[in-house]
Amino acid sequence: MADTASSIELGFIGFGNMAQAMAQGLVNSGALSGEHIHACAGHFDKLQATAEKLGVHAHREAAEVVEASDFVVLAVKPYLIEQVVEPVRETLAGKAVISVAAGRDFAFYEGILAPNSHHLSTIPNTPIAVGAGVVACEQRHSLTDEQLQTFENLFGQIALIEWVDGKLLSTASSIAGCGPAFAAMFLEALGDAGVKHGLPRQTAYRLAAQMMMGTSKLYLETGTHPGAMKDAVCSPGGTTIKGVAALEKDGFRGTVIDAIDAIEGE
Ligand SMILES: NC(=O)c1ccc[n+]([C@@H]2O[C@H](COP(=O)([O-])OP(=O)(O)OC[C@H]3O[C@@H](n4cnc5c(N)ncnc54)[C@H](O)[C@@H]3O)[C@@H](O)[C@H]2O)c1
Ligand code: PRO
Repeated sequence: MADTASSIELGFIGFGNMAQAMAQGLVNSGALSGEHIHACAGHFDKLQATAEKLGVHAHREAAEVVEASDFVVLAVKPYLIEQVVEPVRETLAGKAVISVAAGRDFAFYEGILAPNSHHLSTIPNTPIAVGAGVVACEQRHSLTDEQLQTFENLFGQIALIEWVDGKLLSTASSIAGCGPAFAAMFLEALGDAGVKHGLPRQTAYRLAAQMMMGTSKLYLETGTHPGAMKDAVCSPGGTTIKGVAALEKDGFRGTVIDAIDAIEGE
């Protein structure tokens, strides 16, 4: 565990799917104990139940979270960001503000936070809950060197941290942030196919999930081109190339690219 990270107080304004995934990843990996995590949300009773499970502090007001924290993650829906920032704008000024909101970049926060605030726009994804996340970060930020190091030490324990130009943060979000939904659909589809051919559903899901994880690990650890990884599985005249041909005929790659275009508004 990193010394700098273990001594910080981390706050979440909004404690829904994304914030809970981040807190779960930190607590379960031992990167940060729940006693150093503070949260508020729209519904206090619901928050209390979730917070209790993770051992994090539940607060009624965003101001209490900001007061208790060195780092404050803004984890409400993008359209609520201005509304939650406005009452705590001045107290946020001395803290490191981490945005996880889609479509909210450095320039946006320069417009709503107090002058000389320290902030960073990111897009995490839900696999961070099990220590296998991505946090895409905008290269332009105003964290101090110490805050940046603490941020990387802390979240680097449960996610791959990738820095991208602000213009590309939304594309990074489409791929890594939205991607778990697409990957889960592929997993579900392979499960359905397995069931169609007689495999028990849970067996089919486990086979497909381990295959997807292993393929990703193979890429990340060897850097082998995805095309070469595909070729290595396709024996001449074998079974895999028949599946590849069917996917190509049905426009698999084009469909995937269309999905990202749809998010990017092309
Ligand atoms: N879900 C994802 O996979 C994902 C991935 C990347 C980024 N994000 C971003 O994370 C943010 C949250 O998304 P989510 O999926 O967790 O949404 P969610 O609906 O699950 O959670 C939103 C949270 O905000 C709380 N909230 C609402 N009004 C509030 C207020 N006035 N003050 C304090 N809290 C309030 C809600 O009670 C809830 O806890 C969004 O900005 C989204 O763009 C989500
Ligand atoms: N989930 C959020 C959304 O669907 C943003 C990235 C992933 O808006």
